[in-house]
Amino acid sequence: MLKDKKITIIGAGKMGETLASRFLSTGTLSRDQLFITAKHESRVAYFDEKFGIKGSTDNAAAVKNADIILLCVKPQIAPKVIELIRESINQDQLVISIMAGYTLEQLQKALVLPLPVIRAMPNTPSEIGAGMTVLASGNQTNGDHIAFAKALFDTVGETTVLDEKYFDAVTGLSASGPAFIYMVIEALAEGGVKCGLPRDVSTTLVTQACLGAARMVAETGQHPAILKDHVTTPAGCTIDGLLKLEEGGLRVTMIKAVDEAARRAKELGGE
Ligand SMILES: NC(=O)C1=CN([C@@H]2O[C@H](COP(=O)(O)OP(=O)(O)OC[C@H]3O[C@@H](n4cnc5c(N)ncnc54)[C@H](O)[C@@H]3O)[C@@H](O)[C@H]2O)C=CC1
Ligand SMILES: O=C(O)[C@@H]1CCC=N1
Repeated sequence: MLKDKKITIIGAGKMGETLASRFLSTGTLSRDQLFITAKHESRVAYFDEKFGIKGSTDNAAAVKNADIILLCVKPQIAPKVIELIRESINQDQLVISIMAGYTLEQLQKALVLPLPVIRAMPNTPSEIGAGMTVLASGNQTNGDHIAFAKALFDTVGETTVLDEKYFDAVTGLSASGPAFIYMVIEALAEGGVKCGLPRDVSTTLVTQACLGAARMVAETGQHPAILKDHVTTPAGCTIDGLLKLEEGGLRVTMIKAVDEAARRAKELGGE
């Protein structure tokens, strides 16, 4: 489906690199189908050296021959960057934005011409094909546009389509979420170290516990509370650990973390 499609990544930072490297490593796209832009020449040179992907600091020129334009700059500079490229884009092209908080309406207004636009919210585990991407499409898109976006993001993990009204929540949970989990993994590993485990062993054990627990939720379909109960032997040790988590307000803290990240995501679009 993506054969012969040319894709320009505008703003090849952390996420742009994550996506580009996975598109290449899965054979979804060849390096000749990709083009990137960056603020600095050094970043353009880095992409050429590491991936053989050509690029430029000239955003307007970079979008001209693209079939799909993937906007990966920060939402705070979206108006400036879109102003630079909008006159070089036409209705045969598809614009996909991964910017947090920047709505389809804002994107459509900034582009001025009624162009097909899609919002995508991926996350960093995309690097290893374990990502989650949520898609929402604007009113100028057709089935082909959505199929292109899905084909592209299917290569970096799971993909689902949702109403755009959920996007700030999706951002706070699915896009920011890996950072929250890394902190949990780091903290639990410290717990193992506190109990005398070598750090590498501790990190391996907690990583496998997280992978196993996540797979149990995904594959058994059971509620996490039921699965937690199965671990918790009456008068055993787990309940003592759970008591400490409750005392520390783990659940309240986690809920507030997602809520706060979602609030900030919404704010980002207006800066
Ligand atoms: N990092 C993440 O986990 C996720 C990030 N996003 C979104 O992806 C976007 C990028 O985020 P990151 O990659 O984390 O940030 P980043 O700061 O690593 O990447 C942004 C890139 O844009 C470049 N840039 C700045 N001005 C430019 C210009 N005028 N022309 C071309 N390039 C320019 C910067 O040099 C930088 O390399 C943001 O909109 C963010 O909301 C979405 C989902 C997950
Ligand atoms: O922290 C951020 O703003 C970006 C968007 C979601 C994940 N990372």
